[in-house]
Amino acid sequence: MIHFTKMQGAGNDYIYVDNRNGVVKDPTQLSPKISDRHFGVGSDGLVLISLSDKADVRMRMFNPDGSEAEMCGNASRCVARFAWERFFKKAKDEFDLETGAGIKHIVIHRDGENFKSATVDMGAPILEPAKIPVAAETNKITLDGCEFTCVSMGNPHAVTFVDSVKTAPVHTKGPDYEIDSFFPRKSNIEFCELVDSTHAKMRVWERGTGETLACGTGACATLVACVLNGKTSRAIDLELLGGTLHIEWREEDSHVMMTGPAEFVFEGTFEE
Ligand SMILES: N[C@@H](CCC[C@H](N)C(=O)O)C(=O)O
Repeated sequence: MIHFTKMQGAGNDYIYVDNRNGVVKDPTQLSPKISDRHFGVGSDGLVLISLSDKADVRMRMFNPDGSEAEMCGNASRCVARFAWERFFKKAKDEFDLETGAGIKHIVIHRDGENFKSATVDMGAPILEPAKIPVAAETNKITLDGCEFTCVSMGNPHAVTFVDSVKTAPVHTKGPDYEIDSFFPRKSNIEFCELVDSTHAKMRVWERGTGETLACGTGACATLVACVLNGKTSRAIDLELLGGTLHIEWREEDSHVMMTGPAEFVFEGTFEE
């Protein structure tokens, strides 16, 4: 029996397991089963939390197709809240999180004893085509006549601008774009609608998952694409289907800072 905690950040919901005792042996097999919304608990994937010899806490994130993602922005805030309350007992408000995309520094914002939000230093975006990776000369590509700006936030993203997120071809084109031959490790696909210089909307088709209500790394990649294309300022509120994230791309060190919510939903046990 696996004890789990369901959490969500801007509606991007994952099943979190405290795996300090190694209870989950085969996450690639467990994630599809537990994430199934009809035959399992139901989620956008599985996140394992454990101790780290390099940082204060470690997370590994698995998509519902069983693939492991290098990084997950919304999960990093949820893991931060989980560790802040359950491991550190609110004794420290800043700590380091080991992820598949390196160590991320996190700051918890509180109102007395209550959690308000978390800011994650997501590091600098990767724009070199070979490192994103995208099989092209530059990080700008064209698919079906639409221009995409490719950005890695540890995991690969391709962002395009649309007139309206309501009519964006998330389900009709997302699955094909995700596995396009431009993307040797597949890609997350973001559709961004501009509102003004500090406000945009985005819908995402996630690699290994499908459409989700929010994607933290996708939100960061979207802001980077907005700035690179001269569409917004370096700090925006990005409205996603499940909530709003505040994203800033700092000029001084090129790091992207993501601030947003992290909420507990329920606890349970799952028989493998
Ligand atoms: N929702 C996430 C990203 C999860 C991983 C993604 N599907 C991938 O395979 O890269 C986020 O909040 O960043």
